[in-house]
Amino acid sequence: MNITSVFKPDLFTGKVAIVTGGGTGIGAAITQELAHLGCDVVIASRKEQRLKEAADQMNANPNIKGRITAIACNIRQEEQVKNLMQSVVKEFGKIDFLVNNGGGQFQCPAENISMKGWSAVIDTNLTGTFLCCQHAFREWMGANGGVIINIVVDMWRGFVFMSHSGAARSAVDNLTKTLALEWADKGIRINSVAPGTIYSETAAANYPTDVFSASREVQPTGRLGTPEEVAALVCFILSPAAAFMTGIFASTCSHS
Ligand SMILES: CCCCCCC/C=C/C(=O)SCCNC(=O)CCNC(=O)[C@H](O)C(C)(C)COP(=O)(O)OP(=O)(O)OC[C@H]1O[C@@H](n2cnc3c(N)ncnc32)[C@H](O)[C@@H]1OP(=O)(O)O
Ligand SMILES: NC(=O)C1=CN([C@@H]2O[C@H](COP(=O)(O)OP(=O)(O)OC[C@H]3O[C@@H](n4cnc5c(N)ncnc54)[C@H](OP(=O)(O)O)[C@@H]3O)[C@@H](O)[C@H]2O)C=CC1
Repeated sequence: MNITSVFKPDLFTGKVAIVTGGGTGIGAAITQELAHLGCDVVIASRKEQRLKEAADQMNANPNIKGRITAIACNIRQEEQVKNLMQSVVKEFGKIDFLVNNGGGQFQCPAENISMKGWSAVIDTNLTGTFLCCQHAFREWMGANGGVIINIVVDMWRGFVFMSHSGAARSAVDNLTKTLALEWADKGIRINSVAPGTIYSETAAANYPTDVFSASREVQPTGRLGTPEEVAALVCFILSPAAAFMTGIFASTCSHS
């Protein structure tokens, strides 16, 4: 993966971040950029072996200054989320940043979505994000402050064949705004970020091949985005350059 940092090299030295879904796609790019800027990063998701291999691979990159650690966690399971936050505080002493990137959905016309499928998507993207925010607050940020970014999708004009995810992500954006107000006096900033359509091998594996090429046509840029471009926006919002920014929705691209 190429690293095209626009920030000064030691911006996040001494900081500790948790990136859910940090072993693949956009999450891996965020993790690498943070570690490149000196941050220690804990990546967390369900598939432990793939997660550990990703951490090993990223730690072998000589451009990385922070340490990357893998902790298995299904964000749908409250006990696992609690364990993640407690383990990070025990091992690293704090949680400066939380990037709720883990998530996804499947394509299906609304009338055909099964109850189990609906619940899986809502539990992952909405409840999982809520649990991570809540337990990061309880274990560290409520007393010490921090910065949270919730990765959503560009769902403002609907999310065709992904109604479950559109509804969940829209709810996450509103949750973000509420938590920004509730937690501002605790020194916590929280914003949501929607990637434009971003190609990665793992993302593409979940969709028919024409979904990404069709999406290219409606991008104002005329091309798909890269995981690194999302990582740059995330790092900006985590950085002191965005110290006055909270409760905001930001996107790397908008469909035309
Ligand atoms: C112009 C717009 C263009 C948009 C372009 C694309 C934009 C891309 C956006 C992205 O988000 S890319 C990221 C892609 N990555 C992922 O989506 C990965 C994560 N996704 C998942 O893990 C699953 O989709 C999940 C459902 C969110 C996770 O649930 P779980 O691990 O519990 O899954 P399963 O056990 O596999 O399924 C549970 C349940 O869900 C139903 N279901 C799952 N897949 C489908 C499907 N393809 N079609 C219909 N229904 C599905 C089903 O009821 C499953 O239960 P069972 O039937 O298996 O018992
Ligand atoms: N690519 C794109 O065009 C866009 C992506 N997004 C969003 O960006 C985020 C990253 O997607 P992207 O990198 O593209 O795709 P990936 O499929 O590579 O990433 C999804 C990640 O989420 C993790 N994950 C899924 N479910 C859970 C769970 N229950 N608990 C913990 N981790 C979980 C997966 O790991 P594991 O399987 O090990 O749990 C995986 O690492 C997702 O939320 C996605 O919906 C939004 C808009 C557009």
